[in-house]
Amino acid sequence: MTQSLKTYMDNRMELINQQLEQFVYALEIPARLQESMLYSIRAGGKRIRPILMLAACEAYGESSHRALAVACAVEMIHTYSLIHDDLPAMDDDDVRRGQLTNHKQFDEATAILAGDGLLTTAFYVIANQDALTDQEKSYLIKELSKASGPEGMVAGQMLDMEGENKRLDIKHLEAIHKRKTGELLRFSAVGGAYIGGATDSQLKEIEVYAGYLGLLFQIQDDILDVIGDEQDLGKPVGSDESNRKSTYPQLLGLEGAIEQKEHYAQKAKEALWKAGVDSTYLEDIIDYISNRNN
Ligand SMILES: CC(C)=CCC/C(C)=C/COP(=O)(O)OP(=O)(O)O
Ligand SMILES: C=C(C)CCOP(=O)(O)OP(=O)(O)O
Repeated sequence: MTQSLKTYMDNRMELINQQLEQFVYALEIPARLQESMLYSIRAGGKRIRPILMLAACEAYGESSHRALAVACAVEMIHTYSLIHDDLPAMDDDDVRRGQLTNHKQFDEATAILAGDGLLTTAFYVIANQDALTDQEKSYLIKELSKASGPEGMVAGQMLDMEGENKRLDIKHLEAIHKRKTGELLRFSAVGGAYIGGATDSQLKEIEVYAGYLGLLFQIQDDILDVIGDEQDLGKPVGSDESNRKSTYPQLLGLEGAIEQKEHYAQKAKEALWKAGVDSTYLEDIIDYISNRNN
C-alpha cells in the first residue's frame, strides 16, 4: 500500500469508527443487544467499503462529511452480513476479525438480533441525515436496499450456499460474487460518487470500476484462503476447501488467478480514467484490494 493511501485510510477509518460507535451507542435498546452490536462493530475490519465511499465522494470535489453517515450505513450492513454468515446455519465459524464470532461470544439468538439491528439501523441513519437532501436520501436508500437485498447480496449468499459441493465454472462463480461481494462495493463507489456530484455518465464508469474491484476483491479473498496467514486475516484459512466451495485458484490455478487479477486491475484503472476523476486514492485502492494480506 502506498504511504499516502495508508495515511488517508488511517485518517478516514478514525472518522468512520467514531461515527459508527456513536450511531450504535445512541440507540435506546436492551443492553445485551447493544453490547452484541457494538462487539462486532468495534472488532474493526478493514473498513474498505466506507473508505471507498468517502474516497469516491471526495474524488468529485465534495467533502467526505456529507457521505459519512451513508458510509457507516454500508459498514453496518456489511457487519450484519458477516454476523449472519458465521452462524451455525450458514458457515458455522468460530473466529471473525480476530475474535470469537458474535454467536460464540453471545448466543445464536442474540447474534441474529444484533445482525437485524445493524441492518435496520443502517437505513435509519440515512433517513435521519440532515446533510443530505430528500432526493439524495431516497436515491441512496433505494440503491442500498437493492444492493444488499434479495436481488443483491442476499441473492449472492443464497447462490453461494447452493453452489457448495458443486464444481462451478468461472462464469457461474462470477455471477455469485458479483452479488455476494460485488454489490456492496458497487454501492459504496457509486453512492459516494453520486453524493460527490458525479454526472450520470461518470456514475456509469464508476460502476464499471467498482464491478472490477468486486471481482478483484474476491479473487484475492480466495487466494488468501489458500496462502494467507490466519493471524493477519483474523479468521481461519482453508474454509473454502472445507466448505467445498469453488474458487478462482481451484479453477484457474494460483498463477492463473494472479493473472486474472492483473487483467481486472488494468480494466478497473481504464474505467477510472474514463470516469473523469483525478483521484490517486481510488487508483491506489485497486492495488490495495488486489494485494492486501488481510
Ligand atoms: C445475507 C448474508 C448473510 C450475506 C453474507 C455475505 C458475505 C460477503 C459473506 C462472507 O463471505 P465468505 O463466507 O466468502 O467470507 P468469509 O471467509 O469472510 O466468511
Ligand atoms: C466479502 C467477504 C469476502 C467477507 C469479508 O469481507 P472483508 O474482507 O471486507 O472483511 P472485514 O475486513 O470487514 O472484516
